[in-house]
Amino acid sequence: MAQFNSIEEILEKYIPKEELQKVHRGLYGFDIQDPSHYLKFDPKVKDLADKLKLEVKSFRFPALAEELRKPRIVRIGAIQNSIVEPTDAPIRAQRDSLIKKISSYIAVAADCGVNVLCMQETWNMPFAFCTREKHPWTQFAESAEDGPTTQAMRQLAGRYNMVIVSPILERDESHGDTVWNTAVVISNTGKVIGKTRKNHIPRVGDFNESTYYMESELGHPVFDTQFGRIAVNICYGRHHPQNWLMYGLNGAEIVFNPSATVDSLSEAFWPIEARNAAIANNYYSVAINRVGTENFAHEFTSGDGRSAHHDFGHFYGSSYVTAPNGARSPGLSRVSDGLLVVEADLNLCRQVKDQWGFRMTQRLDLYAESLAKAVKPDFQPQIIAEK
Ligand SMILES: NC(=O)NCCC(=O)O
Repeated sequence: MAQFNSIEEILEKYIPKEELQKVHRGLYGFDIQDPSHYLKFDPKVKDLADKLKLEVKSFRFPALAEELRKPRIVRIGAIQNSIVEPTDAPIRAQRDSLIKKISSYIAVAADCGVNVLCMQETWNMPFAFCTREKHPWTQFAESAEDGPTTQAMRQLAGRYNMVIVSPILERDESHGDTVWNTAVVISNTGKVIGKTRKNHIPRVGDFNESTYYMESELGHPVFDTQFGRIAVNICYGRHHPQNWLMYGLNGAEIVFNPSATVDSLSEAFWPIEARNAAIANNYYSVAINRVGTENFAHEFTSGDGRSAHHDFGHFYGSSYVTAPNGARSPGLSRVSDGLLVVEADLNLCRQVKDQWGFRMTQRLDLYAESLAKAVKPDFQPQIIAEK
C-alpha cells in the first residue's frame, strides 16, 4: 500500500476551515491551528533541517500561572528515524551511520532549545528481532555505561546541556554477557544517571524479541533530572496500564515511550494508549515510533498463515506528546525522519491532579487487595450469575 504522510494532512485537505477547527478541538483538545501553540525558532533551524531532510515540528502546552511556584518550563524533544545503511552492510557501518545521523538531528534539537530528548527504541540498529537470528544482530548489543553509542551521546549531552534518553540493545558483561532492551538516561552534565529496561516483551506477529532478551528486573525507576522527573516505558509496555501507573506512582512528570511498531499491527492503538496514560497518571507522555521499512536477507514467518517474508511492514512514525490534561500535539510524519519539540510547564501535572483528583480517588488499597487475590493459584473470578 502506498504510504500517506499523516492523518492531519488528510483532514486539512478535505475539511473546510471552520469545521476543521471543531474537528481539531475534538481530536487534540485544542485548536491546533492557533499560532500561539507553536514555537518560533531561529531561521538557521529550518535551513539545517531542510539540508538534513528532517521534519521539525513544535507545539506548546499552556498551564496556569501560580502565585507560589515559578513556572517549570522545559522543552521536550522526540526524534524518529529510519535506518541509514541496508541491513546487510557491516554492523559497524550500520551503527556508526545512525550515530552520525542522529548526532546531526541532536544538533538541530539543541538549536531548538531542547532540554530533554529521547530517541526511538534501539535507535542505533535495524529492528532485526523479527528474524530470530542471533548472528549478526546481537553484535549491536553494547555496554549501557560505556559502549560506543553511550560515549557519543554523553559527549552531546554535555555539549548541549541536554538530558538524553538513549534506547539501545544492551550487553551486560557483569551478568554473564546477557542482552537487554535498555534505555540509558544521560544527564545534561554528560554523566550516565542510570538505566531502565523493557518490562514487557512482545510475543505478537513478527515481534520475536523474546528470542533475544528477558523482561526487566529493574522495576519502574524515575530519574530526577534538572529538567524534571523522567521515566521510560519501552514500546510494548504501553499496552500495560499498570506499567504506566507505576512510573506515575514513583513520581514521573514526563514518561517517554520509545517504540518500534508497524501499521498492520498497532496503528489504531497508537494515538490512544500513551495519551490515555498521560490522562490517567497526570504526566506528559511522549510516544516515539521508528520510520520506514527494513528488509532482511533471510525470510521469516509470523506463525499466522502468511507466507514467509523479508520485512516487518511499515514503521509508521507518528510520534506525539500528550499533556497531563489530555491535550495532545499533532504527530510527526508517518514516513519521514522527524524532530518534535514541545514546550511544557511541568506545573501542569499538579494542576491537573488538583482539578481531577484522580490520585485521591484511585483506591490503590482496593486494587492491591484484589490483585493479591488474582495472582493466587486458587483465585476464582468474581462472577455472579442469575440463580
Ligand atoms: N517493539 C515492540 O515492543 N513492539 C511490539 C508491537 C507493539 O507493541 O506495537
